[in-house]
Amino acid sequence: MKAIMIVLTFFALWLTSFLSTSGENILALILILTIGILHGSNDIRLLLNLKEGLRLKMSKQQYLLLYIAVVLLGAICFYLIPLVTLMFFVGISAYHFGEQHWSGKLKKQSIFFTVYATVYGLFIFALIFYFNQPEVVEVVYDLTGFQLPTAFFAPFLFVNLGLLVILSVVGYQKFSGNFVLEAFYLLVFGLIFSIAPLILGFAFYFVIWHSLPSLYDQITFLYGDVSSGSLRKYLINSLFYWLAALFGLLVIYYFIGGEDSLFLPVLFSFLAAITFPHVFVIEQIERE
Ligand SMILES: CC1=C(/C=C/C(C)=C/C=C/C(C)=C/C=O)C(C)(C)CCC1
Repeated sequence: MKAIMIVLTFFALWLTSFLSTSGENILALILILTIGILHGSNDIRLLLNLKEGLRLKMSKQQYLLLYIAVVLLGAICFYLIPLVTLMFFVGISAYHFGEQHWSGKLKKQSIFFTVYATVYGLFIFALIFYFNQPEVVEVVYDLTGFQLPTAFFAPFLFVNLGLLVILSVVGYQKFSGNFVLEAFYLLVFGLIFSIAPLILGFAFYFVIWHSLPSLYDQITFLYGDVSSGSLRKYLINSLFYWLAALFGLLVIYYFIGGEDSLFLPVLFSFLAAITFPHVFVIEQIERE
């Protein structure tokens, strides 16, 4: 799987050398709105499939209402306390990316796992931010009104790198992964983020390194294997939620007047709102 992901990453990077800036933006959007959103479109079914002990005693409709309530709550928080919500969003996204990457390679359900996964994810974000500073400053400003100082980026990167190295050394016996390979993946990520513009670099990581493996895990969890049959079932089951999410994004974009400069902030705040419940769902299935 990882070998396929490396090949896909280099193929994607090669492809971008033929694209104009708008072509790159369109490719990023297509990736995020198709595979990216899809990997969160089956959350209700995942919740319904949890084992008795982990499941809340709720019907599909109740789950759906709760899910929508959490999304709305996230959106309201973003509106009322944007900077705090953004930091929270980056924090739980970091954990979520790290959890996906390290599950199976590091013993779960321990504080060490939670801390390590979060620091790993923060390091990935620090790499994205470091190589795209002007764009990140702009998006953060549009989202929160806060002017991120450029002096933030290098320390954020090196503090997280330092923590990652220290934690890897301290917890060495807990890992079953190969650190040389892990360092190589990080180099590849750094390469992507330094070559591709912000939205495309993020899209490559989010889709190839997070959404595709997560889809694989979810399909295995739901149907026992990954085959054309189980993939078809997954797609049919997620179609409604996927279309609803896209429709929601379109409506929001329409209401803010379809302004180009607001597209990235809207896209990221939309991603944030739907990420909050999704992280909780995946955490539950990982427990199982
Ligand atoms: C890249 C980026 C940001 C963070 C994006 C995040 C945190 C995305 C997380 C997505 C997830 C976890 C999706 C669900 O699976 C900011 C801070 C908005 C600033 C601009 C660049």
